[in-house]
Amino acid sequence: MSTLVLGGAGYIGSHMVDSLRAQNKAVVVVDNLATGHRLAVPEDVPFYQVDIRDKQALSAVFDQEEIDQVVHFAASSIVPESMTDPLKYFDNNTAGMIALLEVMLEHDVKQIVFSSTAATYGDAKESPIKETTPQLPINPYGLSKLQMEQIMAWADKAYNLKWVALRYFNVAGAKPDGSIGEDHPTETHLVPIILQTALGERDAITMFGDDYNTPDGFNVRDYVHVMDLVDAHVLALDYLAKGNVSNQFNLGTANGYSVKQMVEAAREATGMEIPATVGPRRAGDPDSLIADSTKAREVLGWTPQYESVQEIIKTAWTWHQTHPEGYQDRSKN
Ligand SMILES: NC(=O)c1ccc[n+]([C@@H]2O[C@H](COP(=O)([O-])OP(=O)(O)OC[C@H]3O[C@@H](n4cnc5c(N)ncnc54)[C@H](O)[C@@H]3O)[C@@H](O)[C@H]2O)c1
Ligand SMILES: O=c1ccn([C@@H]2O[C@H](COP(=O)(O)OP(=O)(O)O[C@H]3O[C@H](CO)[C@H](O)[C@H](O)[C@H]3O)[C@@H](O)[C@H]2O)c(=O)[nH]1
Repeated sequence: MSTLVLGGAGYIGSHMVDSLRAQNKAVVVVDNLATGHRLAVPEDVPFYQVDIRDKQALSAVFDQEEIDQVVHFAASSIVPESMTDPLKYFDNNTAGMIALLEVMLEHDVKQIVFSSTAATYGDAKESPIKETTPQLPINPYGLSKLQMEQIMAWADKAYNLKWVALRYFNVAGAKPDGSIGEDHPTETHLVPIILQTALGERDAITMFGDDYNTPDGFNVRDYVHVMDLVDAHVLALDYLAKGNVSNQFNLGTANGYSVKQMVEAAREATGMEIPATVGPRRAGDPDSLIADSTKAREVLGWTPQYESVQEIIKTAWTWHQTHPEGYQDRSKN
């Protein structure tokens, strides 16, 4: 039996595929290459360029392959874009989940691990954020992910579909050997933008807003290493395979870093100057998002290895230095 990785050509999905293969597990990838890269998936992994909303094409993959579990990374995930084009998010994310679950249930596949997000909590009233903290998203991206969680919960009640929602905080870093990493066609994420600036590909990093309700006025986030993150997915697949109930887990380090602190950490980690300027706030950004991941540690047995942002940034730096132009297959997207 194989694990189907939806969005396996993307940043996090490609690290998941790599991890499953390292454990000699059979993997199948579906990706429409909207933001992913064919070169991020090894040639010997079955790969289908399919949009998950195309039920006929997705169904054909389930007919062709023997799938028992699904890991669902395939989504649109840029917070500012969701503010200006919300319907894209409700279509690709929310409607994509409905199409996917219909196809899974038609094929009697009833276990799914899902990429949820800290963005479902919005401007949370408590910190660190627990799984029980109210989910009150303040941008369409976060709302679409909350809707996806809720759709799975009803599918569990009605059809006995078992799901784990992993609510990631800010994912960063790369496989330490630098062979795979983060390469989005339009980069909006902080760490790659800082490192592209360090490489001289950008003149300066603009820090969005210095008037947030945080100690230094800059936005605070909890940065978790992509390798630790995929470990949690492997544990979640085992958790479901053992017949456990549906569940949700926050994945972060419980350490908050402001944008300014991240720039300073990157200067230390890379030894580069990294010019930075202060610009206006970006729409849809909460002040601070810090995770309490005690539940993932206790229930899944998750033990993240990377506690320091400098270590996280160093692995991303290896990727960016060895792949200054990313996967170099952008013309195929
Ligand atoms: N990067 C983060 O910090 C972060 C934080 C929280 C949650 N997440 C979630 O994790 C997941 C992966 O994020 P990422 O940073 O790797 O993003 P990514 O854009 O690199 O990966 C998403 C992949 O899904 C594919 N895809 C998108 N829509 C699809 C569709 N309709 N059909 C088939 N394939 C489709 C894309 O081509 C891409 O390869 C997303 O669901 C995102 O919302 C990411
Ligand atoms: O050029 C930049 C880019 C980002 N930022 C700031 O850096 C922080 C992190 O921004 P990212 O765009 O890297 O990440 P987001 O926090 O917006 O969102 C990420 O984490 C969220 C959960 O916290 C979501 O799940 C989402 O998918 C994922 O992209 C924010 O305070 C942002 O304002 C800057 O100051 N300058």
